[in-house]
Amino acid sequence: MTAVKVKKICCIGAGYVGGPTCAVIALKCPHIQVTIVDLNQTRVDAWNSLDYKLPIYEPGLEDVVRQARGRNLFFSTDVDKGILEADLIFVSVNTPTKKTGVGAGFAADLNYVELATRRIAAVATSSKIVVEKSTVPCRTAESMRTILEANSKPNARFDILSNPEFLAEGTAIDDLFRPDRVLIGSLQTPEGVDACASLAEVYANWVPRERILTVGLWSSELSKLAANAMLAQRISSINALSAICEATGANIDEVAHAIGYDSRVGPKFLKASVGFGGSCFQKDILNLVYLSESLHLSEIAAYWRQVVEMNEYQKRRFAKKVVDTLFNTITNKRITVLGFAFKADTGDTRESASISLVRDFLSEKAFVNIYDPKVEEAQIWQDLSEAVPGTPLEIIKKSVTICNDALSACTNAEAIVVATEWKEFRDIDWQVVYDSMNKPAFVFDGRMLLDAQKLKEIGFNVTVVGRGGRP
Ligand SMILES: NC(=O)C1=CN([C@@H]2O[C@H](COP(=O)(O)OP(=O)(O)OC[C@H]3O[C@@H](n4cnc5c(N)ncnc54)[C@H](O)[C@@H]3O)[C@@H](O)[C@H]2O)C=CC1
Ligand SMILES: O=C(O)[C@H]1O[C@H](OP(=O)(O)OP(=O)(O)OC[C@H]2O[C@@H](n3ccc(=O)[nH]c3=O)[C@H](O)[C@@H]2O)[C@H](O)[C@@H](O)[C@@H]1O
Repeated sequence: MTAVKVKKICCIGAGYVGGPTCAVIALKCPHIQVTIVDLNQTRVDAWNSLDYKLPIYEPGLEDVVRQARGRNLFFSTDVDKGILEADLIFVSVNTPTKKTGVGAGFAADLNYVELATRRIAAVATSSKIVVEKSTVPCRTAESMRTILEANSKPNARFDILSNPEFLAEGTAIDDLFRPDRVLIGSLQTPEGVDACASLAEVYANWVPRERILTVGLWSSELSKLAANAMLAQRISSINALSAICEATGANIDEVAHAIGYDSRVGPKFLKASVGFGGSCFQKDILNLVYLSESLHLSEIAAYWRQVVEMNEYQKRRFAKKVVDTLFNTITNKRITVLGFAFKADTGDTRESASISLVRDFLSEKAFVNIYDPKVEEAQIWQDLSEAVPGTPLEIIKKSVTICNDALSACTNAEAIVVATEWKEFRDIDWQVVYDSMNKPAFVFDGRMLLDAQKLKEIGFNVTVVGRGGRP
């Protein structure tokens, strides 16, 4: 056996991962035809839009799509054609947390992965390398192989690889251009090793060989869950320390700097915040919790669950701090929330801490103004109606105003909460903001973004996450 040279790639799922990942493959490998397919017509239309109004905001993405689209990069809803033509197929569909049934609230919903796998088996008439790109529980590749083998047509053989994605939103294009590593898991059979070599060859067009790690299938699947769990654990650890800082007068920035100087710890990912968000950290940890429970490792499950519980605590603690500081009531007061995305440089709001904050403020009967530079208004309404179940959107709209700019969002407010670290919030004319607010004017910086000293000099009452009130 020798490794197949990949000529045509199909990616099933044109979302935050499939879109940018395969657009970059197309850019870097002009000799490979890349077709990204999705069942969602609106999404595909947006990827194909003449004015490049792409379905996701990601710095640098438009430029990549402009260069490759129509050359060797195509977006389509014709899933079957994409499968038929490809030698290698990425499965990059969503794997959300299950909402009902066995494992509800913890386990990954693998329905989309299974449907895509069944479609590949039903349509393929020749051999394919099938690559798990979605984040999945350990040993999912085995279920995929069973489904493919049980339903395959004559002449169609399948090799399954695991190739988890480590990009972070907001820096996806940079992460894809210069990944810390590319991980490929395969069975250690001659066919598995060949398939692994075929995919490695694709990445080697721009990723240095020493950064392409090849491991066993199950290690690869577990490494993805483990990487996210350990990253999230760092944030929960620093956020746990931020509470101690606030109570003692220590400064979390200084503490993080001091710890991070130890080369064994390292300085990255130690920024205290109002709580982590995003579509994956919570989902993947809960997935790990479920996996541990199903392996009868209840202590391990409890250990990882605590990372998520600490995050929930941090979000609640921050909202409570706002209420406590505003003389124990925010009823009928106007609170401005700056930032609704789960981090800067993305329009994604999945699991954003802002959603929990606004929900808590509404439960205290406050009025809330929201401004975010990238999040669509419709998305905010959808998130809020899901966050406050049982309350009709019309009622929510009586208490919430979505604003077009930061300045108007802050006018007549009692307090401002910085929930996302958008750089433009730092550059606001804070004197003008102060003049437009009710007094005393409060700022709660949940991202350590602002120049607190300058704000205090203007007259603001400033609270920063992880900074103590005691001298
Ligand atoms: N969002 C992120 O930054 C990262 C996500 N991941 C993982 O990647 C996977 C995908 O995540 P996202 O791209 O964020 O999800 P997404 O929800 O943005 O995109 C998934 C897409 O798959 C499509 N789809 C679902 N079933 C399909 C089918 N049978 N045929 C064709 N299209 C189908 C959906 O219509 C949707 O457009 C998840 O497992 C996630 O955990 C991994 C690393 C980073
Ligand atoms: O599997 C995934 O989906 C991805 O999840 C994260 O990426 P992402 O969620 O896009 O963004 P991060 O930069 O990790 O930020 C996650 C959350 O943690 C918060 N955060 C991050 C770092 C930090 O020091 N402090 C902190 O509060 C961010 O504000 C954000 O709310 C991982 O960083 C990626 O490697 C992974 O591929």
